[in-house]
Amino acid sequence: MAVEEKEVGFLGLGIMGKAMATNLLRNGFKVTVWNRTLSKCDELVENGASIGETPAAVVKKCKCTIAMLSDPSAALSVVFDKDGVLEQICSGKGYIDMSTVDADTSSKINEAITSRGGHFIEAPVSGSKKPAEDGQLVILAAGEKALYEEAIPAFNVLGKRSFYLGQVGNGAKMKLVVNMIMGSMMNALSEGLVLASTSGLDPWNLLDVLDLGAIANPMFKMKGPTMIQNSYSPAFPLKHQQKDMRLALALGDENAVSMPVAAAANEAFKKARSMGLGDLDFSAVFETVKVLQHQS
Ligand SMILES: NC(=O)C1=CN([C@@H]2O[C@H](COP(=O)(O)OP(=O)(O)OC[C@H]3O[C@@H](n4cnc5c(N)ncnc54)[C@H](OP(=O)(O)O)[C@@H]3O)[C@@H](O)[C@H]2O)C=CC1
Ligand SMILES: O=CCCC(=O)O
Repeated sequence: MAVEEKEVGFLGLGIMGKAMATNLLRNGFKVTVWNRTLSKCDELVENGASIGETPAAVVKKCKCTIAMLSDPSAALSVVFDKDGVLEQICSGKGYIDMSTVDADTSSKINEAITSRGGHFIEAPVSGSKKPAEDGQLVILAAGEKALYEEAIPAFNVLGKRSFYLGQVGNGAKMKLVVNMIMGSMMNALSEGLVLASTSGLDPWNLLDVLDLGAIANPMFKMKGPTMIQNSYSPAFPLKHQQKDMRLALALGDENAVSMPVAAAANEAFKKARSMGLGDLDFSAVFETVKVLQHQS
């Protein structure tokens, strides 16, 4: 596997994939890209990337291929469908799925890749569009240790810290736990902003007070101001946050963990999707809290 040779394939050029592949190019990697909507490859090609016509073509060309896809269904399709990864994966080739999926999806992909002699790690990430652009992601890897170690030069470009978490599934679970907490916090902030305004307080003052206390955090600092301004340009699409809440709740079901706060947050994200807000930033869940306030 040649991640250390600075050559890599990249499947999926959405908000995250585009930023990550661009970053690899900027740092001297040769990158061969593929995206379902092929026109999204154009900007990467202008920046020096090559195109693979299919996932299989990318894997055929590259010893190691990274994927950054929307959800379990996309991750499975790119591997198992016609012209997919499985058609060319073989001994000596590595596949790194950085999409946020559940452990079951990751295990299915791992079994298929390794049964053909390939090597697999999952490596979902914490951090959004800006950290992806700046190489400041937090990488939550699990699976074959040797591939993890060979991927470190690429991970050092993409992230500020990588964790190796052991067997396949642990990276997916860690990512879902983190995003479950994040989704609940976003709902708490939304309710706090509505409560502040409705009870006569200045929401900007609330943000200043939060930022000086024990619950100060980068998410409140970054999203609070744009929420007050009703601005939801997508960094992390709401539909993906709802997917992560759904998958985290399923993990809770499997482990008999009661998560009423996360369940309520999931309902708010579902409501937001039903209001047509799925492609906006996940902070647009604030709009559902405002609607509920106006109905009461
Ligand atoms: N945005 C963020 O802040 C973060 C996102 N993530 C996770 O990273 C992953 C990607 O997120 P993001 O870049 O924001 O998402 P986007 O919605 O911007 O991009 C999704 C990508 O998946 C592709 N895709 C969707 N369905 C299929 C399919 N059936 N077959 C092939 N390709 C498909 C899209 O292709 P096409 O262009 O053709 O639609 C696109 O390349 C998700 O799992 C998300 O949860 C993780 C951390 C942060
Ligand atoms: O999955 C998305 C995570 C977004 C973030 O960590 O800021």
